Amino acid sequence: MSLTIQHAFDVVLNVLGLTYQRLPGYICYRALYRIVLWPCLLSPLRHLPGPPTGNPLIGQWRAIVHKEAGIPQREWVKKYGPVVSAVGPIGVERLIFTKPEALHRILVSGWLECPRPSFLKNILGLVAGYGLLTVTGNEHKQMRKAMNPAFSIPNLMAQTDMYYDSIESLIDILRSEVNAERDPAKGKEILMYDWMSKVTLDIICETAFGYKPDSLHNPHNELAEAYENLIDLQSGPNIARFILLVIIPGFPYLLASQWGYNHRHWFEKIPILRPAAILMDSMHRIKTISRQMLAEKTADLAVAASDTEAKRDIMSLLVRARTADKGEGYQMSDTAMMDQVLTFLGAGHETTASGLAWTLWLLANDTAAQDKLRHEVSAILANNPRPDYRTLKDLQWLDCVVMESLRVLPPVPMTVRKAAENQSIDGTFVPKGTLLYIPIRVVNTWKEIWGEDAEEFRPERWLNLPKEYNSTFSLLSFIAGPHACIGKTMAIMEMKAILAGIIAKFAFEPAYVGQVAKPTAAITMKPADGMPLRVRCVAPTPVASMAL
Ligand code: HEM
Repeated sequence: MSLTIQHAFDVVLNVLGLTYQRLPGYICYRALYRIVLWPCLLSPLRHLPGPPTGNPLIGQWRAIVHKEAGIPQREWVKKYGPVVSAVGPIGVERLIFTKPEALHRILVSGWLECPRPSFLKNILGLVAGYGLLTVTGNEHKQMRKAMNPAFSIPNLMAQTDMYYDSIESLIDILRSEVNAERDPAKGKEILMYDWMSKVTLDIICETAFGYKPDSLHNPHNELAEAYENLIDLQSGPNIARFILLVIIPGFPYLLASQWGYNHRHWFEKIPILRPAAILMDSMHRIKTISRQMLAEKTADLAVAASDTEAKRDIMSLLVRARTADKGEGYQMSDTAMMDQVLTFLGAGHETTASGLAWTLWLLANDTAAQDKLRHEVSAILANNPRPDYRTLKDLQWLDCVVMESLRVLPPVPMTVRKAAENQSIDGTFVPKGTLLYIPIRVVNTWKEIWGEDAEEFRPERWLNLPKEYNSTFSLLSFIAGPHACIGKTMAIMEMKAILAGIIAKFAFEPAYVGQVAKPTAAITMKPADGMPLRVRCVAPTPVASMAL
């Protein structure tokens, strides 16, 4: 074994034209070149405006990971303009483009030359499955084509009713929490993110797989628990350790392998590798459940007598489409189908929960907007407690509130791409290997588009959009182009149904004087403190006042 490694090493040295004696010098030279010579003296990007490199080993890393997600980048754009160059750890350059022309090139016309970088694909693959979020090019086109019908408007319309059992359970739980207080009129401080996370998990499981974890009543449900552990890896001190692990070449494959799972107890013994053991255990549990779900869907298909009897959840639709296709078109394998379970959970659950928690926070701080929303939704819910897709879509103020919340506090504040080759982006030469920020929060609150009050929550702006507004590139919360969020309409509808239900029954206020929002700096931006809010039950609005 050691002879083979020695031999492989000799071959590598030979290819590099090196000897053992020259190896340390070569490593020093490469490090010096990467960290100092290239970014400071040679790179064509060194003349672009941007923050100073600072410590050459870590560059702007501290600002990027320790400050609120998207905020350092917003400050740079304010200071240096619409194209910013910033150096990260070990001299890796990253560019920020904010103009629609540049974003069109990166996300739409040149999407194949600007793929997701492999470290992002590795993180996403491990926590959100090797599905749509990790594939590119032709494989992505085929997979997306196979999945699009499941996210079509007719299917979403048919699914809306599936939200309401969970929403009604949530309302009952919140009401009993408040009523259990000695003085219910004063309300109760409740961690709203936690409840938003449970209700969205129950809804995504039901709409995506027809599975009912009922995490609202049963926090120890196996899937809910396994997934919770996976999420914890992406926040707090774990995120840095997690990134360090996935950038080690070959490590993501080890983590995803059966061998890794069988030997996970080795990893538990070493503190730095402990997140790897948790990850392998959670993934194994989720995979076991998804295998059972797939087997059930396939069996259901054999017994469903008619189309109307057939299940409407996304996985059932995918299984039916695969069978109907009779092997003529693109066939999603069983493994790919199981990976979608993790993708829907990873991409569709925490994002929607964070979007809802931020909306409640913004409404808690804007009583007028909250009262207006309660007035609008109560009038509808009084006659129809389970509004359908069209009714929810037509609620104008609800739409303004949701869009404005997704604009100022986007659940995904930033994503990244990598220049796969030398190219020109909106007149700027971008060398191969440069990281490209997709600055979602920066663009969403850019004063050049949204005006001087761009950073403020003002739902009424959606009634009269600024003339600079571009429907594709001014609100990037779901990004744009072939990789744009496939679940956008589903997420918006789900947020609307949940908000309408709870705003009609409860009033929300900050939990204490001086409370500030505490967004995490992770892949998704969720409230680090679980979003405590004071919740009070509201009396039903008299029918006469609704008619006004
Ligand atoms: C408020 C809620 C949501 C937000 C803010 C959001 C945001 C995003 C963003 C920014 C991306 C692009 C990521 C990147 O390319 O780096 C994305 C992709 C994706 N999202 Fe969402 N998402 C939400 C809800 C959902 C839901 C409910 C689902 C599915 C059930 C979903 C499924 C996906 C998938 C599969 C992709 C990958 C698309 C592709 O590459 O073709 N998302 N989402």
